[in-house]
Amino acid sequence: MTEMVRLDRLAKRFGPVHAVEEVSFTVERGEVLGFLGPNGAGKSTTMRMLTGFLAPTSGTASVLGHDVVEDPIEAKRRIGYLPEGAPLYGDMTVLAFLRFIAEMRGLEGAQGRQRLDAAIARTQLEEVVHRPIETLSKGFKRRVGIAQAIMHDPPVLVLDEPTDGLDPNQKHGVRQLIGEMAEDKAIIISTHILEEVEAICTRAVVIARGRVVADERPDALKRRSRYHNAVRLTLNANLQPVLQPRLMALPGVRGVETVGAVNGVATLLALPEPGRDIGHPIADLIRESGVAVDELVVEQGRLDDVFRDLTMASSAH
Ligand SMILES: Nc1ncnc2c1ncn2[C@@H]1O[C@H](COP(=O)(O)OP(=O)(O)OP(=O)(O)O)[C@@H](O)[C@H]1O
Repeated sequence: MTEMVRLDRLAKRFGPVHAVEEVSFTVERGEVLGFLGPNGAGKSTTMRMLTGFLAPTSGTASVLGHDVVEDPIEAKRRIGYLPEGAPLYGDMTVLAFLRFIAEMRGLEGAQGRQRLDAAIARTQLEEVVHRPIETLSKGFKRRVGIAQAIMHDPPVLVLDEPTDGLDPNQKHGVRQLIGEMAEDKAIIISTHILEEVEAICTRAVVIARGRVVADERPDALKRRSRYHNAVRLTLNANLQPVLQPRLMALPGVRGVETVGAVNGVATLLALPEPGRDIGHPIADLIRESGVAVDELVVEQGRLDDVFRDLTMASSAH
């Protein structure tokens, strides 16, 4: 494992506002780190400090060992940044804009052309290179933003809400691109879209009120959910009164919720006591009782539920 990014007790105050209180984490090569938190938690401020756009009040950030304050040019060489909303020069064509970025990065001659072509190919912008940026769809504009971030082939990418405002197909395209680039880079994406974390992140760092409240793999985070190992059953609503009391009487079952009853079909959710496996006992009960159940699913857990618990708990302080 190669450590690519290190944040050590990074903090930022704007006058009386403690935007970031204390954030520490490291990111290794190959990781896609989802940086999560409610609005105003300090995600953008943290990313702006890491990318050298904002000076920290205290603490340090470094990229492949280069401190972003002490050694800003070397740190910036190793980082590509897609700012929130990806501001672009709208009246320039895609090609003119990306050429300008390549020049700014000091990429010239054959190497410059090769990097330009690679960035365009990677983000699949070939068909729109001669169009003014302002005439593009949001999905294409975002890809132009990503193309400028990867122009110098940086080992670290910082993407602030890369799929925000995109339609489902565009979201899918951008996520796929991030996944493809992840292998030899360290990628940090901020998002409040939890399905995104499940889809592409290998790790999730959750912040609330400027502090890290969780740093785990997404599946581990999901296991903290009260719905982890819950059993969802759908059956004819007439059979609910037969099955429900028996479910509630099973050892390990903490409670049974009715999720819905639509068109004569009831959906029940049996919740386990912490650490209990109730899937097998419930399957046995159904077999023995002979009650016809249409579907039985053991839930993995729900990130939205965990996210709410983590971020609400800390805002109560
Ligand atoms: N330049 C600034 N001056 C004063 N306060 C600021 C400034 N930038 C951010 N803040 C405040 O710092 C806090 C953290 O903001 P930040 O934009 O980092 O949050 P965020 O987690 O990125 O939120 P969002 O999800 O809404 O983008 C907020 O309370 C915000 O109002």
